[in-house]
Amino acid sequence: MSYKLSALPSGFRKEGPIVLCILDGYGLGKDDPSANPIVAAHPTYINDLIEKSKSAGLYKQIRAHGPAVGLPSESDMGNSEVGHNAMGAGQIYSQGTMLVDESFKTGRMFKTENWKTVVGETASHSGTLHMFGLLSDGNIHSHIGQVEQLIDGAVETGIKTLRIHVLLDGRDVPPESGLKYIDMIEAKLASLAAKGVDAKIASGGGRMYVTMDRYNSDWNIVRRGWNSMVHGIVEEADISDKYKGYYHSAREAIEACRAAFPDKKDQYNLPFVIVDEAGSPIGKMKDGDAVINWNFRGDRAIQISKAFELPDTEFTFFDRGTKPKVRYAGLLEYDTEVHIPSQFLVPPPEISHTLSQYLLASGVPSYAIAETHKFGHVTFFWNGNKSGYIDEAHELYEVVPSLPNSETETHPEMKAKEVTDKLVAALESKKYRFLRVNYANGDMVGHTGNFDSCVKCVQCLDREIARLDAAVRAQNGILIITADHGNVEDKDHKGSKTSHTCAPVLFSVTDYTYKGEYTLIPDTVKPDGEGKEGSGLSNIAATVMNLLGFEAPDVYRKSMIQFK
Ligand SMILES: O=C(O)[C@@H](CO)OP(=O)(O)O
Ligand SMILES: [Mn+2]
Ligand SMILES: [Mn+2]
Repeated sequence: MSYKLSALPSGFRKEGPIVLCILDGYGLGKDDPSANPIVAAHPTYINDLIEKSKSAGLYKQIRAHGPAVGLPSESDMGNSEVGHNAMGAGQIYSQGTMLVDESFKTGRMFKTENWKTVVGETASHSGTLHMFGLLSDGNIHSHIGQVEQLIDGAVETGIKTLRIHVLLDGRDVPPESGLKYIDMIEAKLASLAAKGVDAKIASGGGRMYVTMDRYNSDWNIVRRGWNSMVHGIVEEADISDKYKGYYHSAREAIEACRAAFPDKKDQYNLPFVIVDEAGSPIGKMKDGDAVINWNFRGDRAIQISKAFELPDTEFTFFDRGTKPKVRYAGLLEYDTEVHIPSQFLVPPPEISHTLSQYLLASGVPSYAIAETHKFGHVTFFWNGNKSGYIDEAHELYEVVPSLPNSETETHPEMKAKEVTDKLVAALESKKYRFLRVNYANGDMVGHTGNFDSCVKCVQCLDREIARLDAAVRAQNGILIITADHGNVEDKDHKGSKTSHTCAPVLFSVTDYTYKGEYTLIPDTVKPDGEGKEGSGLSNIAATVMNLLGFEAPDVYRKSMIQFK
């Protein structure tokens, strides 16, 4: 099919450049400086832009969580994957977690060929099934309820030995809630003894230190997970007088880590390996075993999947030691372009008709930038979980290398300045009509839970937006400021709030050639006419198309623009 868009019949067209600025994790919260770091930071430049766009009728609050982004319920907070999918595709797709739930409900999961090969064949020769992933009910990367259903299915299929490798969360759920989920899964595993199944936790660690790296930010993270899960080894660097690394239970290991390093909350829990009375690891992987990654979200599941799947000639990231011959499957397909992993249990949402496909087919040169932590958000997630360019001749994706995760709290400015530098240079090059940027700070610093760092990060964003706005003004362009979900706007002084929120986000248009030709449809009107209150992230794509002078296609959620 052709993705070429038609011009608006009225001939309305802004020559651009249009800059869509996504402030990651910057939600609209309470007007309370003790609970909302944004209010405490008092970002005068951003607030001033908002006030001006409000008085021009070019501002509204939009939805960024729950059904508005393809999640099951109003209590599901937004996240980067679903947010960028919705913004980049102009439509709402049932997201991974819903597709997984559906597959359990219909029983399809256990009838798939991949289930039969990975679990069925392993059961038939009495091999061990290993499962690993994020252990929480955050429902951003995984859900413990789904893990329990996978366990039931495996037992039903005849698995007699099960080993679980757990990643503590503390980022989508409270910072030290890990033991709650450990107790839940231990109870589940213990209940299987009655069925003659030997099921145990075999290793684990915190998600930001073990296994779940993304966008090639730090392969050491993946190596630690590989060594503990596959070889039953905790690396020397993580062992000390205070922390032995090898324990008889997950609870014992986590309590030891907390006692030794009170600052290392669940996200950063050191790796551990569970050993038997004789001190031998109870869950090393061996030839003939099967491995399931129970995470449904792709970004933090791709690198470990490569470690399991790529041959030595292609895997250059760390020494894997002797790689056991295992059958590996992801809960979902994580990269739908490159097809990682090769086996998966639930087909992912088939996201098509993306804004990038339309704009590039319609002659709009495009640019995207972020620092490493968010680079895939404005490229991979934006383009419907597909890596690579849509049209390399007319696009440029730039990345600014991030500092290590562990420095986010002490460097809340992160790489925002460097991101602006490059973006401004791209604007000044006059090569691009549509530019998008993700500033990581609100989200990444928000996840540390540190109130003061959050205030500093907002102050930094304010400075960067001022610089960006000046550059947009100099080009007679349009600056749109929005966010993918909430996070930084809801913190406390105890550091107990580290997760995203269900907050709405801003949508603010600053148009430097504005002559009153249009306004945004006020919030009381329901652009989708489907009983959903107001607009959401999925309405942004059609809005951008209109501003660039194009009619939005019928498959898209409605534009938020109304012409006068
Ligand atoms: O860090 C992440 O993986 C998630 C939270 O689990 O955050 P975001 O969706 O903003 O990327
Ligand atoms: Mn985000
Ligand atoms: Mn986040």
